[in-house]
Amino acid sequence: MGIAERIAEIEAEMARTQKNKATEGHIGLLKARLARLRLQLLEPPKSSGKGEGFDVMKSGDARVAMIGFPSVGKSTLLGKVTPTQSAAAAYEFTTLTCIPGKIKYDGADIQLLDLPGIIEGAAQGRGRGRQVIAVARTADMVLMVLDATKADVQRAKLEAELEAVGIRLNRQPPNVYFKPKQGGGISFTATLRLTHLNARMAQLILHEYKIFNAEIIVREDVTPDEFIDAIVGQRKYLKCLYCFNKIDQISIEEVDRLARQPNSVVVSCDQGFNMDYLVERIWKTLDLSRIYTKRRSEAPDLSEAVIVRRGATIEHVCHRIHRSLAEQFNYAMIWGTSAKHTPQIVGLNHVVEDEDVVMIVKKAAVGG
Ligand SMILES: Nc1nc2c(ncn2[C@@H]2O[C@H](COP(=O)(O)OP(=O)(O)OP(=O)(O)O)[C@@H](O)[C@H]2O)c(=O)[nH]1
Ligand SMILES: [K+]
Ligand SMILES: [Mg+2]
Repeated sequence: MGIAERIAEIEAEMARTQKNKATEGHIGLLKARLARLRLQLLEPPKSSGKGEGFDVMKSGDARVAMIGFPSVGKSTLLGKVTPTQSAAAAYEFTTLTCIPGKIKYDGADIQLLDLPGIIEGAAQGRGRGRQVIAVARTADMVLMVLDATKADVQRAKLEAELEAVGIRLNRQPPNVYFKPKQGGGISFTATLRLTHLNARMAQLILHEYKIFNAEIIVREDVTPDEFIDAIVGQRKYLKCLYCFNKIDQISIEEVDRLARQPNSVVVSCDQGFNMDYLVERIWKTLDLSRIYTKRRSEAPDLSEAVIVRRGATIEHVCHRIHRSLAEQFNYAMIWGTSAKHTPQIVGLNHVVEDEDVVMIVKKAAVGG
């Protein structure tokens, strides 16, 4: 019998079995078997093993990847915050591929990816671990979904898995200038007093990586690990929001403790509790700005926004609207928090802020 048939058989038996105290143990066993078989389904074919991502097109203004252990409620979550339904069930490895959904947030489109659960050893290729992690690398942000009843353990394990493949959560790239050279040995300078690293340690680390000629300027009090990140490169720095689900299962004190941790939000997807706040926190974590445009003597169009990164200028906004708009630009009028008084007349260098309304005035066309 093939795996698919054995899965179908167990599912049928689970459906037949009445749920009560007496059958609890038996159902538990069936679930465990089902999970083991589904994990086998997930196992990449022996031949490939390259760990390429799932083939899902990027779309919208930002991409958020849900990472979590099996059965923490990722698919349930997708179904609550997007119109897309992804199968959710009480056994592990229900989801076997990448399922994209779209969150609409005041004119912004955020792509939310539901993914198979990952387990310890994912980084070494257990289950679809590598593929899932490859998708996470393409995202603007990780939504780490955790079962609130096992929150700390799950979080530590997942962080270790992501760390092992060079993903750094909620951290900035170390401020270290590193330039390999053809000769001349190692030139090591620090612009401040270092408390975790010295020139000798740096040299040992560099030799470990077979680097014998390089110019290095350290501009921050880095740890040896951060120094390694800087010289190895290839690190992916991602924002992460920790989402503690199933808070209907824990005490109010524990909910309170989890909610107070940095970059964290507590929810119950089953009960639909805190879902709007979750979406708001995803938006805040992405750190983007919605810029609404308006025409002269018309109300701004709030259903469509131009989405730009924090620190973007009117010039960036112009480029997002039309390739040649910046060339035809005369001035802009701006309403919102970035304006000193409203409306304020500004140029291309003006830095916009979330929810600003902009009216762009073009130069008068010459000879027409
Ligand atoms: N008590 C409780 N159960 C929940 C909650 N959210 C989801 N569940 C249940 O948890 C089980 C797993 O949910 P899924 O959405 O399938 O979880 P998943 O993370 O997508 O699982 P995989 O795809 O197998 O990795 C289902 O039985 C859900 O009904 C919640 O807030 N509270
Ligand atoms: K599940
Ligand atoms: Mg799922």
